[in-house]
Amino acid sequence: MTHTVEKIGGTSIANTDIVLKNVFLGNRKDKDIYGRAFVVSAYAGITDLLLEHKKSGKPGVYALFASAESKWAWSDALSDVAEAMREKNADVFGDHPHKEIADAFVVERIEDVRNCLIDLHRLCSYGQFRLDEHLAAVRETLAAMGEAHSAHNTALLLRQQDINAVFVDLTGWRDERKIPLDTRISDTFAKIDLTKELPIVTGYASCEEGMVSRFDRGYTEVTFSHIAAVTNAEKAIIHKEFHLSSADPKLVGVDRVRKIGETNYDVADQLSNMGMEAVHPSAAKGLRQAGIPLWVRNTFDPTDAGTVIKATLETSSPRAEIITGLQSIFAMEVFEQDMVGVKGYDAAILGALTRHKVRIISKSSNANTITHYLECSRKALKRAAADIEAQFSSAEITMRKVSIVSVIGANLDVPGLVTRASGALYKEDIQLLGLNFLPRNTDLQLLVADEHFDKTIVALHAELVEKTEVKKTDKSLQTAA
Ligand SMILES: Nc1ncnc2c1ncn2[C@@H]1O[C@H](COP(=O)(O)OP(=O)(O)O)[C@@H](O)[C@H]1O
Ligand SMILES: N[C@@H](CC(=O)OP(=O)(O)O)C(=O)O
Repeated sequence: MTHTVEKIGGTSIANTDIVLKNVFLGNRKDKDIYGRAFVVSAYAGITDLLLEHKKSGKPGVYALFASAESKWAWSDALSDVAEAMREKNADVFGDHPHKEIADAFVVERIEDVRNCLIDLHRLCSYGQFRLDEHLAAVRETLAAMGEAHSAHNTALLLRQQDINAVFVDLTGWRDERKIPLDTRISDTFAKIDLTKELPIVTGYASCEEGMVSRFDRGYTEVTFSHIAAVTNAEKAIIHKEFHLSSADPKLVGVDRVRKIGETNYDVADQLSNMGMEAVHPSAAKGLRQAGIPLWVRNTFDPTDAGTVIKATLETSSPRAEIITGLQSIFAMEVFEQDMVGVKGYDAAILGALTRHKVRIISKSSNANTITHYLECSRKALKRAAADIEAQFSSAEITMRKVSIVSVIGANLDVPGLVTRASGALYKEDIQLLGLNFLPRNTDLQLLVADEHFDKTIVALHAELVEKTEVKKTDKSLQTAA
């Protein structure tokens, strides 16, 4: 029997009624309910409370535990998480007896973690044990609770509908084995009969290097892609808050953006590089290598098949598909008059950036200047710059905060693209600080000041996407609504 592996994001899974109606049930009856494995994220906002807020950086339990400032603030924050989880349980189960089971599950996991953290705190007060050596494990343990909670609840909820849903806990809770991710997945799935059971799997999966350490936030998609590859799924499906769109619907407007419809992994890679929450980079890579098509569907629009991302795309007429970008990145310019004609500068700069774990988004160079566009903390940037200065004493290094906006498409061979893009910015009084366009024709990158980020996306979308008519024969870029 063929099966699908499907991921439900935090915003979608938090809308319990909709997700039940549109994703789990739909018009399915009896055996059609099965043949699917679901991987779920924590309810929206819960991981932010457990670790730190994804956007604002507001400290959660982890960040409070890691900072020495207020000794027990983390414990109060953990109680707040328990409260938020119980509130969610009340919202999901009302006064159904399952509410008690769900609350008991929360109490057990939270108190287990609290005891473990108290012990660790005590141990480290002796001096021989260093807290910072254990912080990565603390971060993993806390993150895991979010997905355990939502997966456990979802399985309970489906059982109320007479569906044989099973809670599949990949978090490694009370499991002393240290095994690779794929082994954990294959061992677990060997015991599941997909024809009769509907697995609801935790999006957090225990693995050797740590899910959050290795893949960072959004790790659920990595678990999902590994499950799809290991179990040889026919399709992988991500259920999201919006269709995969020509720009962020929240920024440009739901009625102005278009659904992508069909694209390839080349485009998905560019999106991931821009940090767009569309698809986790490691997830896209795993699925592409396994030859599994990835569908991105809108939870709130169940009759629409969504967007398919394939390894290859046969016909693609030239057009801009997506406008996206990254705000507050750093442009690091290394200027050195003696660089002309001399090799080795580039390799040395790269070495320093790698040593200080700085993420490179893009780069450009000329005879005597190499500029890297970087995503990192100011601290890491300063260390990398000092490292480069130590190697090239006469180099001038300048750093400034900028935004990068990228026009992405499988085939960007659009006549006058650069003129139209820069013209659109000129009309809006947006100064263009830099431009990068490679012969590969998949993305055009524009550098602007941070305060012009939103305005740039809106202007480029209006000029390059909204003004382009979509041919009836083109499956992609239809209006999302
Ligand atoms: N091109 C785009 N298409 C769709 N959503 C986008 C796009 N760019 C940014 N987003 C944003 O990505 C966010 C994450 O959405 P989603 O993945 O559904 O959340 P989650 O997986 O956490 O439930 C949305 O709130 C949306 O504003
Ligand atoms: N809940 C985790 C993992 C995740 O993948 O979430 P989402 O699918 O909602 O982006 C996070 O917030 O990072």
